[in-house]
Amino acid sequence: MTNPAAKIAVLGGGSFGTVIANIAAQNGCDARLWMRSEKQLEDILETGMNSRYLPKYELHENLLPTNDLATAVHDCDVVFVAVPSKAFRVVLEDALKYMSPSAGLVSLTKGIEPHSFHLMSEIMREMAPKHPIAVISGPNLAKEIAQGQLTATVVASKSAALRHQVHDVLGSPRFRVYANPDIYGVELAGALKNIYAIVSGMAGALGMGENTRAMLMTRSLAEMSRFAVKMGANPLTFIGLAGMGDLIVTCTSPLSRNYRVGYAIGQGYSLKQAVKQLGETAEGVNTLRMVKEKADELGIDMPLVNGLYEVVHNNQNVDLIADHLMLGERAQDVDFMFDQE
Ligand SMILES: NC(=O)c1ccc[n+]([C@@H]2O[C@H](COP(=O)([O-])OP(=O)(O)OC[C@H]3O[C@@H](n4cnc5c(N)ncnc54)[C@H](O)[C@@H]3O)[C@@H](O)[C@H]2O)c1
Ligand SMILES: O=P(O)(O)OC[C@H](O)CO
Repeated sequence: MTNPAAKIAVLGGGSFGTVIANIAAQNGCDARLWMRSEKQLEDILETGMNSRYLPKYELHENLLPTNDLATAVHDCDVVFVAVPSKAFRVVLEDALKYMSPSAGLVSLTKGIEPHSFHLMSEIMREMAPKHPIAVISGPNLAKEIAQGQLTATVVASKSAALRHQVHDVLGSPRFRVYANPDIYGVELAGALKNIYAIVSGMAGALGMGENTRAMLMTRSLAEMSRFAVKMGANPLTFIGLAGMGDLIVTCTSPLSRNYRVGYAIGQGYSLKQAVKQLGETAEGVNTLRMVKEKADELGIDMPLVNGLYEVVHNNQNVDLIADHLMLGERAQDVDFMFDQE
């Protein structure tokens, strides 16, 4: 299955970028990991580990860490991008200067671009219209992948050749790659679930019961699917790994950074304090703002988003989320995943 000749690069030396680059290296690829921080590069070259993000996780000898973008992407068959959504466009713009025109581009990022409401596939399509593109999303906590826990992910692309290439580069007995042609749905699911992980973290901090947490996750899925349908995604994607799978892991695991932000707010910290003490990317904070704006614009009923927004951005008491969910006025209270007209 593995293609030992594949040359790949991963842009972004955080936890997910590191683990994905290392899987490719373990699979025999010529893998490069680009990071902007010189200090981090020195640490990796010295210790063979990316200790800031994944302490004790040994990097394979096939993996070349670098902070030279041209060296990283030169002659690559596939370039994976794993920087936060706010940096995606600028990093891609630089990388394209040095990439082979036929290289596949794959986003690992789960977020929405501020202001434009573009998902990463839309940015890639706009900036690199001739390159085959794909996105990867699913229940993929980097720290668990690093521990060798059995994990599945989803690659979505219109290009069957790129889906197969990604499967060859990343698939292994511990990391299963499933395919889905619904690019927009797969990446929208990955971005939206981060919002609900924040709510779930708050529920955890407040000691809410399992009935409550089951209700929260299920109504989160309904709310995500309702939004997705209005945005043109396939709602069936939301009951697969990239939707329900990722929602479950991010809403239940303290390894999720979005969950941890919610937990800290539930303990009484401000959003600013919660994000600062995390020190890593929690995409849900910005995604919340953008989805709230879009839902208001399109008239989509999203009680959890509305309640969380008031708590996080308008300093309202956390009880307001429960009020929105339990007492909010609805045209009808139906237990459907999305409107069935
Ligand atoms: N960590 C996970 O478990 C995981 C799993 C799946 C997807 N993701 C997604 O992957 C993306 C990256 O997350 P992560 O967990 O690796 O984040 P992280 O916080 O661990 O690391 C982010 C990395 O991006 C770098 N970076 C930030 N701005 C940059 C810029 N302008 N130029 C160059 N580098 C820049 C940082 O220095 C850091 O190395 C996010 O969208 C996240 O949602 C993360
Ligand atoms: O740590 P989080 O909250 O960014 O979640 C990581 C992954 O998206 C889980 O699939």
